Amino acid sequence: MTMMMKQWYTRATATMALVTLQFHRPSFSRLSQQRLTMTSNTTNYGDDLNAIFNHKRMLRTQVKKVLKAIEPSLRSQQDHDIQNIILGAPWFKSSLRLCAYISCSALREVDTSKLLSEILKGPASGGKKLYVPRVEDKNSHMRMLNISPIDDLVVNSMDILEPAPVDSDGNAPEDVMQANDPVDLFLLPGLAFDRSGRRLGRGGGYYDTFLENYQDLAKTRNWKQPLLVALSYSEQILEEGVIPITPSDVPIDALVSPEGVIPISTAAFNRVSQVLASSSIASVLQPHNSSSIDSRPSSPVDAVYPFIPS
Ligand SMILES: Nc1nc2c(c(=O)[nH]1)N(C=O)[C@@H](CNc1ccc(C(=O)N[C@@H](CCC(=O)O)C(=O)O)cc1)CN2
Ligand SMILES: Nc1ncnc2c1ncn2[C@@H]1O[C@H](COP(=O)(O)OP(=O)(O)OP(=O)(O)O)[C@@H](O)[C@H]1O
Repeated sequence: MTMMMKQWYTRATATMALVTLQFHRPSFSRLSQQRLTMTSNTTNYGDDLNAIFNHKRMLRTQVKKVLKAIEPSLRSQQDHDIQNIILGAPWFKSSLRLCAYISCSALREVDTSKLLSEILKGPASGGKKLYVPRVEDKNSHMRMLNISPIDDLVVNSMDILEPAPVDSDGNAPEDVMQANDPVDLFLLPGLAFDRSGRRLGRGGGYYDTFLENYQDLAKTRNWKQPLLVALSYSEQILEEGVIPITPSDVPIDALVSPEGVIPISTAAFNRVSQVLASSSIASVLQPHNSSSIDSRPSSPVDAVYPFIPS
């Protein structure tokens, strides 16, 4: 992390005692935010980072409790809705190379099984290529490897399915960092998100490290950057400002929850506006500054929110 950078931080130190997680509450009081100028003589960064990591740890614990409390039938319904929204989206249909996670039900992750099956259909899905994570070590190092048949997978130490380093024919699967063509779309897991693109992962730093490397690679090769889309249960979308971030956290472009697609970045707005132009699917678009998830419109048709670029 460079000391020259200016970055918005949620300063956990002063506010931690005030944090009580409230989901779906319009009156949720926002954590105060403070701009920290990264000059080493004014701020103790080690303490600030520690406070941020502690705050993240506390949020993870709270979100996990909320996830565990969701009725299984409600969770299945959300899994179904989220995947159907993605399967119907032109930005998914038109993606040729995708990186997606293999969901773990015990971790209460949004199910990706239908999406993975669709991607793996081969020519029937437009010849899509799928890369999935493989954890290489505990130092935030994972690779994204190409898989075709689903039975090439093994269970890792975190109880998550992942590709073996060598397949049944003795061949090493293609590493996406060595691929000749760019990835169009990442489907990302996470514990919590907000409408400004913040994402709280499980704390390993695997995705942030990987995404930063992949974005660097795309830049070097003059490729279009991949769209980073996270999958989220409604309960995982928190008020803006609640999720603390550090300069290593890679922001997401869009969120998909059962209520619809929430585009966040300009890239996402551009690709989602293609949805509006070319499709009759009533995908729910919500403004990223919307103050509460409860303010969402009640019908999907009313919900198509016109985006006026500023
Ligand atoms: N499906 C899936 N695959 C993935 C990830 C993911 O989040 N989901 N990863 C994304 O990084 C990487 C693996 N990282 C992981 C990091 C933590 C845990 C985990 O089980 N954490 C426990 C807490 C463990 C502890 O605190 O010691 C948990 O969340 O309950 C799982 C995977 C790569 N593959
Ligand atoms: N106090 C600390 N100071 C510096 N680094 C830390 C501290 N606590 C944790 N880390 C490191 O930060 C990384 C986790 O970062 P972060 O909390 O942003 O992960 P995440 O966004 O939840 O994970 P992912 O990117 O996998 O989704 C790990 O590599 C971890 O070792």
